[in-house]
Amino acid sequence: MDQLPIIDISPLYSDDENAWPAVAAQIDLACREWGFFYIKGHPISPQRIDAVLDHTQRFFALPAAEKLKIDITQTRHHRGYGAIATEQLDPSKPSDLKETFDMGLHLPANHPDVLTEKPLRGPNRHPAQPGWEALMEQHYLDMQALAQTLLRAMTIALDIKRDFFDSRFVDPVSVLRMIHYPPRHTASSAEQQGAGAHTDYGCITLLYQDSAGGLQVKNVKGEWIDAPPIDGTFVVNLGDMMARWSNDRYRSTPHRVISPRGVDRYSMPFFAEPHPDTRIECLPGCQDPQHPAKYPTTTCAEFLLSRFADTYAYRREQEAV
Ligand SMILES: O=C(O)CCC(=O)C(=O)O
Ligand SMILES: [Fe+2]
Repeated sequence: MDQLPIIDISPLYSDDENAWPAVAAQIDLACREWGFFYIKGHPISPQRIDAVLDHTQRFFALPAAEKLKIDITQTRHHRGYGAIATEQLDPSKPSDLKETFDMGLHLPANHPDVLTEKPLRGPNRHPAQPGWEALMEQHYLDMQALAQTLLRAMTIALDIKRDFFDSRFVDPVSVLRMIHYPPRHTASSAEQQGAGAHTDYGCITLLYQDSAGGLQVKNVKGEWIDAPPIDGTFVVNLGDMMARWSNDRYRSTPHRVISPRGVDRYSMPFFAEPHPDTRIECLPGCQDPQHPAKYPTTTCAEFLLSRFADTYAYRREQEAV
């Protein structure tokens, strides 16, 4: 148990549905044993990744005042730039040594969810960088489609309808995030991690990481093992909402980022989440008389908001007013 599985998902893109179950079985096993795996054979091109990464690096290189024009702490719907130490993923450690950009499904100002100030709903706040907005909006949609392909494969092992997740991931509250981890220069900053140990909140996360390394995953024995960069792959992991939805058939596994010394690190997680009103109640394929549902029903929005409040001091203050 010291190496994460690597799953070739290209058969999921074949028209021959007979090719799917073998991949679905590998995904199901990885979700049960690890809650973490790599995928290769996905349709996101290396050119796309290069373009997104190039924009990301140029954005984070801007002066702070420029980036803070889209300060995430000034929004109620969690979009824009998060300066270093905005997040504290591990409450026993100092705040995270990273800066972030978050975007979601773009809803115009006159959309009913925006007019009624539904949490997590709103327009994106993009930097003025030419070419950024069109590229990132397209990338968001393509990552959402990839996540739904994996979810569709999961329905095979879960023995639920093929469109079970598709019908719940309409107008999702998924988040595409870019992260810059500055280098860790001194021994004194060793305590301050790039990203403190945490589990993800939502359903399924698809992570691109550059070549710097530093991601670590806790295995079932409680040991931290490296999840090194592998060209052309995404690291996929499940979050707390999926663990709960699946009655703990699937694992939401702790992970962290140790910032490398002397180099910058860039990563791009896509957190795939359903429509905010989706009822998160034990999946039909995950309960039987021997394994009754363990958790009360909640909704996607209710669950995510309670987890956000744990991580962001500014959100706790907003909730309090
Ligand atoms: O940057 C990484 O490699 C991981 C980031 C992460 O775990 C997160 O943002 O939830
Ligand atoms: Fe994470």
